[in-house]
Amino acid sequence: MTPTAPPVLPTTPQIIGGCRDRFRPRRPTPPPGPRARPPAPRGHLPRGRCPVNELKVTDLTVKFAGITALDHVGFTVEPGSIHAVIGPNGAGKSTCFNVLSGVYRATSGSVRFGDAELTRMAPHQIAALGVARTFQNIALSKFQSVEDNVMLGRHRLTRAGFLGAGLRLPSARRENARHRARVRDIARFVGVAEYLEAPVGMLPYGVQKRVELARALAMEPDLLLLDEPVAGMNGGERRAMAEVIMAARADLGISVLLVEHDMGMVMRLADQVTVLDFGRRIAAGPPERVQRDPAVIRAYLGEQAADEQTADEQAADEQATDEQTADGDPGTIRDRRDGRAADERENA
Ligand SMILES: Nc1ncnc2c1ncn2[C@@H]1O[C@H](COP(=O)(O)OP(=O)(O)OP(=O)(O)O)[C@@H](O)[C@H]1O
Repeated sequence: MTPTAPPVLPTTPQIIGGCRDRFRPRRPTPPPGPRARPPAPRGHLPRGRCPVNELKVTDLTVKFAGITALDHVGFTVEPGSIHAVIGPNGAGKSTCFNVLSGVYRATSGSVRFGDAELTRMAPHQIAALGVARTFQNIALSKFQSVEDNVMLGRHRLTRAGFLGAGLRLPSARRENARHRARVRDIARFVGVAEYLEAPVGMLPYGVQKRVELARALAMEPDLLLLDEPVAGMNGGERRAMAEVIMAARADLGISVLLVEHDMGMVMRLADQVTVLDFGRRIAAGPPERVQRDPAVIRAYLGEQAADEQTADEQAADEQATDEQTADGDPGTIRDRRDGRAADERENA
C-alpha cells in the first residue's frame, strides 16, 4: 500500500487562542518555486491555551555501571519551537529522552518544564504536565482499532470514573462522545481518518507511526518528544510525517523536541539543534551553523575527514550546503558509525 498524505483541508486555519501570532514559525516562508515547502495540513483542533513553558535541561548527567551516557548536558527548548538532538550512535540521545519522560533517573542535573522539576517525577506525572512522547519502535496495540488506540491518549483527560463508564451513565456517555469527536479531529489532522476502524497491525508502517503521533496529540500536549519519528519510513512517508510535525508546531503552537538520524529531516524542520557525542554536548545552534561545525563533522565523519576539509574546500562546501539545505538535503553531516544518514539522503 502506498502511504496516504495528510489532507489539506480547504478551511482557514483555526488558530487557537491567539497561538498563531505568538508561535509563528521562526523561519521565513520560502518563496514559491521548485524548492518551496509543501503547505502544512490544516486541522481543526481548538485549544484553550498556548504553551508558555520552556524546557530547560541543565548539567544533566546519567551514569550506568561504568558508562557515562550523559555528561553535564544542557539545552533549552523555547515554547513553540522545534529543537533536534542529534549525534552518532551511542551519543546519549535516547538516554536523554528517557530522562525527560521519566523512564530513566538522572544521576545529577536538572530538567525543568516551566516551574516543574521533571527529574523527580514519574512518567504519568510528566505526562500530566503536558509532555507527550512517541517511541523509536511503535508502541501501539496492534489488534485494536486506530480510534481505540488514539482514545488511549485521552485517558488522563477523562473525568468519568471506571464505575460511571461501566454503568454507562449518561454523563459518562456524553464525555465518551466528546472524546471520540476529538479523536476524529486529531485523526484528520494527522491524515489517518480513513483508517479509524482498522486494526493498527493491518496498516502500513508509515501510517502506524502517524497513529502513534495522533495518540500523543490526543493528550493535548504542550511539548512533544519524538524519538526518531521517520525511522524506517520511505520518502513519501517521511514527507507526510514532516508536514504533520510542522503543522503541530505552526498551527497548534506545540513545542517539539526530536531525536532523529535523518539529517535532511533535521535540517529542514529544526529551529535549533543540539549535537551530542559520547554523552557530551559538542555543538549547539541553528542547523545551518551546526552542520558546518568542525566538531560535528569530526564526530560524524571521523578525524581524518575533518582534517581533510581544507579552508578552500570548506568555502566550496558552504555554498553547496546552502543550496542543499533548501532542499532538505543532509549536507555535510553523515553518520560515521552506521552510514544510515547517508543512505537516507535520496529519500529526504
Ligand atoms: N539501560 C542502560 N544500561 C546500560 N547502558 C546503557 C543503557 N542505556 C543506554 N546505555 C548506554 O549509554 C550510552 C548511550 O546510549 P543511548 O542509547 O542513549 O545512545 P543513542 O544516541 O540514543 O544511540 P542510538 O542512536 O544508537 O539510539 C551507550 O553507551 C549505551 O550503551
